[in-house]
Amino acid sequence: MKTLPFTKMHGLGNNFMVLDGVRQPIQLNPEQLRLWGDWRLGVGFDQLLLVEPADHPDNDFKYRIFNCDGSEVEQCGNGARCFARYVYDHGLTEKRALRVETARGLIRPQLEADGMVTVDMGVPVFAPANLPFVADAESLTYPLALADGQTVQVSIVSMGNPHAVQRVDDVDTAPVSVQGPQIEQHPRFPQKVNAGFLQVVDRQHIRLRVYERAAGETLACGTGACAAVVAGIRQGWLDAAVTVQTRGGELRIRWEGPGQPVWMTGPTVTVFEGQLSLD
Ligand SMILES: N[C@@H](CCC[C@H](N)C(=O)O)C(=O)O
Repeated sequence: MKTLPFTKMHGLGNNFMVLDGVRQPIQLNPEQLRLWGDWRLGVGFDQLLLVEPADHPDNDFKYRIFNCDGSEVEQCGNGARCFARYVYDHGLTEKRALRVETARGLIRPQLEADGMVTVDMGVPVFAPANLPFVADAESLTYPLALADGQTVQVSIVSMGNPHAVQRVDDVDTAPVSVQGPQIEQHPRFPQKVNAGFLQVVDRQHIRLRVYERAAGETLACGTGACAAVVAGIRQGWLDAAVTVQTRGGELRIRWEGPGQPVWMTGPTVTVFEGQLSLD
């Protein structure tokens, strides 16, 4: 029987199937990804993470990310921490600080002595064309008219992948399942978007839920946490270092302002190792 080894991991409940494309070349197709991503018929994951050799000799690895609907995406924050833990624990590197290529530039994960992983997630971008988002001019927030007649005020942030973040009074009662899909598929986001719902607790603490593009609401979204903190800092609600409470646990995010990278620190968990049957 032909098999493929994989590792199941999660970061705050945002769960991943990780494949080693360094020791063996791996070709993936969307149909296969959708099957493996289905927890009834396959392994089940929010995203699949593929570790590959770097293109450039100065870098350590290439990091490719696929949503459970089979689409390839640019960035995944919780995945970046799991990626760093995976390559170290599987003996693909002895380095604890890495330079990793993604579809949208370099990220730099670092394994901390206490088991946490910190990642330099790169510099956030706000230009509408970069998300992409249809707008006449760049602004701090934008009114977004939804299909159900409601209008919400969103900040747009690219962390490599696109995010639309709105402030809500209470994430527990926020209309995530109703508005999430409407925002995700809004025509002003031609490549769709991740929809964040942010509750400010105080200047150093927020609560966050994210309806992820192509994956639905997840227990946590790392890039969503970065985007929400950046949006909150730009609007004067938050300090530079913020703890983000997600449904899956806590992330620490730090951003010193425009032109600076966003730093994310959080945990990783290896759940099990498995063998996929390819026959
Ligand atoms: N879970 C992620 C983001 C994964 C990609 C996202 N669904 C997209 O389509 O952009 C994270 O932790 O950042």
